[in-house]
Amino acid sequence: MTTEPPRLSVRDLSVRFHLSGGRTVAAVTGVSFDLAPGECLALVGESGCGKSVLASALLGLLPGNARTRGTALLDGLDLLTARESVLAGTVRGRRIALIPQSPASHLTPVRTVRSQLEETVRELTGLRGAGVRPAAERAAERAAFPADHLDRHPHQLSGGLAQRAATALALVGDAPLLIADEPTTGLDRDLVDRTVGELRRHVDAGCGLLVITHDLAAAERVADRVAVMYAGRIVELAGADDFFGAPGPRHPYARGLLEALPERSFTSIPGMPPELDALPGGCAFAPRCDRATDACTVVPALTAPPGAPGRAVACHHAHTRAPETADA
Ligand SMILES: Nc1ncnc2c1ncn2[C@@H]1O[C@H](COP(=O)(O)OP(=O)(O)OP(=O)(O)O)[C@@H](O)[C@H]1O
Repeated sequence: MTTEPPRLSVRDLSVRFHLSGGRTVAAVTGVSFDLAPGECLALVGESGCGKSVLASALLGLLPGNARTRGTALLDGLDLLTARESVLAGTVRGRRIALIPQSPASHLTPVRTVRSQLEETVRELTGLRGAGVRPAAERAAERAAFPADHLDRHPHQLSGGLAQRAATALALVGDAPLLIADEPTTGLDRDLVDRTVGELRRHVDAGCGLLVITHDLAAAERVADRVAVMYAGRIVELAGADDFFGAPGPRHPYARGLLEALPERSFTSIPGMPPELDALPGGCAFAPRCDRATDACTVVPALTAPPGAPGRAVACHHAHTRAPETADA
């Protein structure tokens, strides 16, 4: 893990979607975290908990019915209040690159990978003429996209190669911050391994990486720190070694997510997450939690538990011991 000052510093970020009929979706609530150069933070949680909305907020890609609050400073620039011309001209692709959730739909179907890479090189680097082709080929190489497939169209690529093509496009601008949204979804184990290895190489080369995933096994392989989201809030932030090893997660939801893995006890968490337009008062996990008491009618703050440096948990009844010895 790195000790450099954060590259991205998010404080109290909330996103609300205003729907017709006066309904409001609380997609992200009070999220705070830092990300340093050369560090990977994995943002994990069940589908619909707000992970992708958080990424869209950082990229200035929220739809018109969204309202944000808080700050998200990228090397001093507040991404939440920056003008669209600044985000489009200096941030997206240049200072933050997105490896998208569905690479196939991110690629233009009627053009070869080479032509899309070359266009991105011209747009993001200003290179012209003879320098464009080798720059596109270098980006492909860095994403382990095979040179002999560069003249193919997206429909001629496997899922894994489409993923690499999208990664190559993301790498063209040499952005110091990468956001990878579900980079391993739909890939077989072998490709998950390769994708994770490639992402980690970028981190080790100094990139900050925010990986959004519900694949905890992939998160374990790539992340330095883990942030667990539930119903739009971060409920636990921990170093990956502490989280996946001993003492393990402290929040009952985070612990349940880990225990649901086939290689652990393979026990799913009972119940369903709440609808984000009808959140219960108090702790949103309480209806599914076997530790819930009257105290949980008050939303718990994300605070550092005693004796656990580098960790923050939002629970009135956080676990304190290793999973093997934890009290019921
Ligand atoms: N434009 C929108 N208008 C209203 N609600 C939205 C909009 N976009 C997203 N949401 C809602 O925001 C919530 C969070 O969605 P988000 O896509 O961030 O979840 P996620 O954790 O990334 O899940 P997944 O892994 O399935 O993508 C969901 O309840 C979703 O329905």
